[in-house]
Amino acid sequence: MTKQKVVVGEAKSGMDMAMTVVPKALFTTEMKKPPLMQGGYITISKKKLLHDLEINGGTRINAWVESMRASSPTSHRKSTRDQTSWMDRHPSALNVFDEITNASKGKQIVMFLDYDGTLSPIVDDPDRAYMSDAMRATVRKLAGCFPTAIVSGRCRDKVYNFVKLAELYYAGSHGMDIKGPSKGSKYKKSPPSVLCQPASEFLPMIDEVYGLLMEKTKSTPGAKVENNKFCLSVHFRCVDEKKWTELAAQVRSVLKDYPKLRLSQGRKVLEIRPTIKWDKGKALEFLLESLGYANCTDVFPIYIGDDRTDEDAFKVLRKRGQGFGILVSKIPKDTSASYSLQEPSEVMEFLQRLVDWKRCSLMMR
Ligand SMILES: O=P(O)(O)OC[C@H]1O[C@H](O[C@H]2O[C@H](CO)[C@@H](O)[C@H](O)[C@H]2O)[C@H](O)[C@@H](O)[C@@H]1O
Repeated sequence: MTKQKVVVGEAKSGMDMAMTVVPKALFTTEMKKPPLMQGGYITISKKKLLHDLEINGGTRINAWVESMRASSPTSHRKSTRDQTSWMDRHPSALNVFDEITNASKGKQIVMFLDYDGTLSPIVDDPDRAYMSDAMRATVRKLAGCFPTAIVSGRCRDKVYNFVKLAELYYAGSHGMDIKGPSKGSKYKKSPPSVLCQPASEFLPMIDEVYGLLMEKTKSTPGAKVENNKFCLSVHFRCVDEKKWTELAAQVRSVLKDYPKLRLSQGRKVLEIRPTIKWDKGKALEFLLESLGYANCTDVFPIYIGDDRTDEDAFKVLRKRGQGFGILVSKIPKDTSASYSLQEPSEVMEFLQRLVDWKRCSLMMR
């Protein structure tokens, strides 16, 4: 197995996020009106950004590339003061562990875990984003204590092949493909069944666009198109920055003919998905409902994720006033999560502490 370069501290810009963050150094005269200053960041309103990044009609490719650049690790040097104030607002879930478990007392914890950047470190080759055996063992123990779901942008089969735990719920394609445990867990004993595929009518379109993007981007060295069944990813992690404009133009030239698809951005990846009102937040709500906790006040969902798309789930938890989100990040980011963890190794430590706490509380009964 080739050793993968693990990526640390990386920003992410979101083309479809409410406020996106662009490093000051990247602010160019392309952006006519001066954006608002917030701490060490420049923020651009959603309206402006959506206008700039609109796929159809008059889109400025430079805006896409600005957004792609904003996810470059070198472009985000935060002052210690920024970091400290961000950590005050989003303390480490490890440091406030007792606070978290106290808040969950008398309630059923339900765990939601993103995959890339949360359970596995970010690496150059998406096909080699393996999780460690230690992480797998910890997630297995976790699923023995609480209902547990993996919620990923990847297609469900692919994320299952990385995680390999049949007792979990899986929500692939950014939550657009949900399936319950295929192996009896104490939370689900019925036979395997596909629970939810709200974008199935888009399958032929996604396949078609996948073929077109493969063809269009093959001249850009390092570009990789990933078929995630109900959505697509165009990776630019291994594309020379000088070629990003070319890649953005290639992607736009395909998407302009597909108004029912939308584009967002993750970690060095352009993500393409149907415009339906479904996201990781909706998947979380669907799973809670499937587990019988739709209108319960005694449920305590914990969602851990690093991706811009995880913000939809963090927002749902804030709105419900139940449980909380934990953002995995080494650097300050706009987030609706309550707490933070720096990297997958800290996620593993947090999950293990939850397992130990649960086992200990069962013994003390
Ligand atoms: O929701 P997630 O499970 O976090 O999936 C989001 C994307 O994750 C993967 O890409 C990211 O991880 C790769 C491997 O570490 C990395 O090479 C890439 O740069 C990252 O963006 C996955 O390959 C994508 O399809 C998902 O959309």
